[in-house]
Amino acid sequence: MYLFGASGHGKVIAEIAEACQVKIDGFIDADTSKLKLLDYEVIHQLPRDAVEVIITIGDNATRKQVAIQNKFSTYSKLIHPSAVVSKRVKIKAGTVVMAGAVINSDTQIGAHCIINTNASVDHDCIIEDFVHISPNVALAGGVTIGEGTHVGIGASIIPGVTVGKWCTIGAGAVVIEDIPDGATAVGIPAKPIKFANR
Ligand SMILES: CC(=O)SCCNC(=O)CCNC(=O)[C@H](O)C(C)(C)COP(=O)(O)OP(=O)(O)OC[C@H]1O[C@@H](n2cnc3c(N)ncnc32)[C@H](O)[C@@H]1OP(=O)(O)O
Repeated sequence: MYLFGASGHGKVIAEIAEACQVKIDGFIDADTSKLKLLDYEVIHQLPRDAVEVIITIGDNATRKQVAIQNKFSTYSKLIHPSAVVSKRVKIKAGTVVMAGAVINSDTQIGAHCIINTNASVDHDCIIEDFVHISPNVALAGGVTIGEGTHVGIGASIIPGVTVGKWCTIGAGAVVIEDIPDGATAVGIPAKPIKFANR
């Protein structure tokens, strides 16, 4: 497996692959000053034999751009052995579930998502493509997170709330009502402070 993105996030994903005993062929990164990360070589072009790739880029929009540009690769998914994932959860290709995460029954996770360390995603949630659920986030039952949204570290979202597409939820926020597309929302209770159009 190749890891696309020689970053700190890439290091964490490499160690998940190691924990899963998945062979790492190396990192791919456009930055030619990067030659090695952890014990692995960094190459600067997608090799012809790159049959299995995970995009190890933390920024959701950049991850999507890379996924679109390299659509002929086969994307893998990785789930840390310490994560607890219900057998009734569906997870699409390219997604990584990190150490200690818990994902409960009938939740759906899209493609190229990050379910970060110790995140808790409860039953019947819908997590669309290119979402990042940061460390120690708690999503209650029936929460929907729209494409490309980043839920910041330690945020909590109460049952049934829908967060729109390409939102940012601030670190430590408590979300108690729906958040519209493109909003950055912070605080307790979380309120939008700005909007971006993508
Ligand atoms: C393993 C890993 O590292 S995973 C990565 C996890 N990363 C995160 O969780 C990052 C989350 N990011 C944040 O919380 C950021 O502060 C953001 C995205 C919400 C806002 O960032 P910016 O757009 O740069 O906004 P900025 O810093 O200018 O703050 C704007 C206002 O919101 C306030 N604010 C920013 N973040 C928060 C927050 N989390 N909670 C409450 N208020 C906040 C600021 O104090 C500021 O208030 P003011 O206008 O009264 O001075």
